[in-house]
Amino acid sequence: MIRFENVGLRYGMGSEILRDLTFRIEPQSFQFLTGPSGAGKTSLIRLLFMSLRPTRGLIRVFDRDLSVISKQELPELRRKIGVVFQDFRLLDHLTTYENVALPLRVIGKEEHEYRSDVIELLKWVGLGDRMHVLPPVLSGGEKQRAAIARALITRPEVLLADEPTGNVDPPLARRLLRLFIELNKLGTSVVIATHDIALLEQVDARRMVLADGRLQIFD
Ligand SMILES: Nc1ncnc2c1ncn2[C@@H]1O[C@H](COP(=O)(O)OP(=O)(O)OP(=O)(O)O)[C@@H](O)[C@H]1O
Repeated sequence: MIRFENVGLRYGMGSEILRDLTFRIEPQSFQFLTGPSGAGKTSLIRLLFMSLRPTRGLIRVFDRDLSVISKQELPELRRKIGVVFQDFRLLDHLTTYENVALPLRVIGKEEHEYRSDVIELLKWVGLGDRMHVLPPVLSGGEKQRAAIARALITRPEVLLADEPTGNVDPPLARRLLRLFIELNKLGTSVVIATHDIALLEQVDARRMVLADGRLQIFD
């Protein structure tokens, strides 16, 4: 589904922050991406989302070689990927409900087709009573949950989540983890970048550990 071979990444003229990364994200798999702060987790998530290009090596996404994918083709490929960024990236002029519904509107769905799904998912993430407010009045944890709901609403083939439980308390983190596990059971491959040890301990999943630019995988 996604394949990296000898991938390296450097920013500008600096030294490589990711070196010789070789791994696959298999269909329907579940993995944590972990490692110390600054190890390159966010950079790796951006490579997986194709918002950053590697400085060397091969990346294949959905059987396509990233180096020959044009900018015009990217939006269509990215639609198969749900992503939760650390900074949420919600649109401040749209309500929580509208933010979550946006990926469906973009692909041409009508409101009557998705309304109940959006409401159900918002209730699941505990935002049933925050649906009609704008992101600036949401707390950090509420914004995070809205970003998660937006990433999940299209049932993507791959979900990438960067510290998705960083702003919520432990019971809610467990609930969100259950949501990711359910999504995985329905067929989505899940990659969760986290330093939250408590979260890691709750699932017996593959661990991808970044340190000193290198990746070690524990299946
Ligand atoms: N746009 C950028 N330009 C230059 N250097 C960058 C850029 N983004 C990240 N870096 C550097 O690359 C390294 C890896 O950063 P990254 O954010 O990927 O790590 P991380 O593991 O996600 O960290 P954290 O857990 O603290 O979020 C860091 O040394 C960081 O300073």
